[in-house]
Amino acid sequence: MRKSTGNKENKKDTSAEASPKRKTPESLVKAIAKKIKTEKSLAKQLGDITPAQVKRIEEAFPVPRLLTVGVTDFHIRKKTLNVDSPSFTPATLPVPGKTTISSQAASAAPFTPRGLTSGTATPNTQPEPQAPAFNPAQIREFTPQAYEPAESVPQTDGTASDHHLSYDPFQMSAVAQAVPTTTQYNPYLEDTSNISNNAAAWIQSQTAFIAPGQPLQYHLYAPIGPHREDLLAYQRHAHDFFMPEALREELQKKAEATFQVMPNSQLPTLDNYHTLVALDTSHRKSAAVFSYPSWVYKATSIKNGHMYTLRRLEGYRLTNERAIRSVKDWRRVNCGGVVSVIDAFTTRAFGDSSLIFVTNYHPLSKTLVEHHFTSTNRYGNRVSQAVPEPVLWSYVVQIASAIKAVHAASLAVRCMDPSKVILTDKGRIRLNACAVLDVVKFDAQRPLAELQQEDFIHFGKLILSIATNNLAVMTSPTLLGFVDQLSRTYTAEFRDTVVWLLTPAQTPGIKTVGELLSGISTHVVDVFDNSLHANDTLYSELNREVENGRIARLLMKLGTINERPEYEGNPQWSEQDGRYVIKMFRDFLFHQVDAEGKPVIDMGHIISCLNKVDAGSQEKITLTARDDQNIFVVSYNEIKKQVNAAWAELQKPSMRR
Ligand SMILES: Nc1ncnc2c1ncn2[C@@H]1O[C@H](COP(=O)(O)OP(=O)(O)OP(=O)(O)O)[C@@H](O)[C@H]1O
Repeated sequence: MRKSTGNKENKKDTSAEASPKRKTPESLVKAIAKKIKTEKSLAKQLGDITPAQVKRIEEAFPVPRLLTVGVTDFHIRKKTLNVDSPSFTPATLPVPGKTTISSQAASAAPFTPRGLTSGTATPNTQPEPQAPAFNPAQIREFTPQAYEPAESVPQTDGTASDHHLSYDPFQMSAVAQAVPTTTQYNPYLEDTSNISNNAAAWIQSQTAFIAPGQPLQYHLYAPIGPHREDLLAYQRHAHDFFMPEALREELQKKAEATFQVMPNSQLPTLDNYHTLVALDTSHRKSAAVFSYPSWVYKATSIKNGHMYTLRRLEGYRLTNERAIRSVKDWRRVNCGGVVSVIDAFTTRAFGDSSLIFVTNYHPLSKTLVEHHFTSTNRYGNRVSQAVPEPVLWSYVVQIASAIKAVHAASLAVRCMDPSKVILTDKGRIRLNACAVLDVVKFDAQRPLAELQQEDFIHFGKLILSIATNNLAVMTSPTLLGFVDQLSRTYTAEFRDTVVWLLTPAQTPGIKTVGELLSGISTHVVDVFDNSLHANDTLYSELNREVENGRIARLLMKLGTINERPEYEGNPQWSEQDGRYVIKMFRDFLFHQVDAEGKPVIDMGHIISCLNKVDAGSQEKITLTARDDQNIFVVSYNEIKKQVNAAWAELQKPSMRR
């Protein structure tokens, strides 16, 4: 705001300065030159003005200063002509002492400048051809054209004039040239008074664009879509500045779940984990998957305070030390589709011999059974609603990617039950409880290749059970009937993929994940694209939150300063000196009232003011004391300085100690 005012003032100054010279012969000559330049496009030839022509001009307009300064000065000073200049009407030109144009002027040769070559015109001894008479009355009204930046012209003091710089403002090299090299330009410097006048002028003059290296306008927000169409360009909703409610709620619920504790919990504290919270949603435990009933807890690590998931296999007795060491191999698997395995140990803390697997904790996750099989049929079995095919393809691609990572680490998933695949986000699944069967079934010592081939069959059964809404698929000896059901709801391609997964490899051949992925490549691309969209959405949400940290920091400073009961034994500290302005700013920020004295609750006002203070904007505001006895007109930048000064004062070590 202030900048624009400053510009107006500058413009005003320039025209005011030019005003007394408008009616002088100098102005007249400049007007003629400008006209000739613009109308005949002969700027390039300005330097070729011959002494004879100079003489004729001198005769027509006997102004000694103009001719002694020379053509260079003449060219520089043409900028004083602007849109405010009066039209050129020589007949009525009221020049003091020279109210009419001399008869010499009427008979002078036409003025045909020929390009600017040097600061002074060199005499030309060549005889001039006879030229037609110069008749100023024939010159049409002077209409200034748009200002075109000319080449840099040397000033009389030898320095280049900034006004004529022709550079691309968006190139750093150009900016570097424009800023004086003697003073290092610091865009984050609050006080620019120590920058040389030239540099300060340069900074202030750059209002039309933001070139690299200039101070950032921190109080401005980049309008990132999608946009509301029913708002005007400058209008914003308060919630435009914050993340959507649904996302905020989800994140807060996850945080709440992470910190949830069970008062009066009977669960024990383990050597390295405390504050156990049961995650199981039912008391019924089957040993179908691991051959042991398993319980899942959230726990806090004593070592680092992070939350982990503990899976306890009840009643497990470790007979072979090597069995539990096999878990180490799972730490190498770093894949977004697999819940990371951290550790495994045995404990008697639960009153039995238990095997504990430590994995990463994903708050509020659900198993695929909990997510899809939400209702029970008349036989009491869980059934699901029909799952859309794109969702199933997404599962296929995610699990294929997880299997690829596991197989690449020379391991096999082994456990791919719908109750052991968790949904950690919308459409985002992870293979859970990996490594458990490696320990529990260690003694069987089955070859890795065989286990990896078996993974494809487990994979096929998992997808088939979700697609057919039937968990019996996992244990049924015959799958043909279930596969036939697929044709009713899903495409042939989906059915063929499931059949491929369920069909054992023909001896001696083997199936690979690469083979599967190339077969379903179009769906891999679809899932990848969806993932990119989700990423973009989150990135744009993140962008909104960037500014919030700055606002919170400023609010913390204001809260620390305002209403401070005393400082260094001075109970008036928070109301003295610059703190008084901060106090009034607090009222301006939060305690605005309307004409009837009712509170004006406008979060946009609060956010905008805080951002302007944080950015140190030069915009000025009027602060009124509560008793209406004092009124201050201060800029946001001055408030910022006061806040920082008070904050620094509070931070310095006590003088009394
Ligand atoms: N790593 C994890 N992070 C967060 N929650 C998890 C994690 N692993 C499992 N859970 C949650 O713990 C609960 C119990 O998981 P579990 O694997 O025991 O499933 P289940 O349905 O109880 O299976 P089962 O009947 O075989 O015990 C589920 O709600 C699951 O979402």
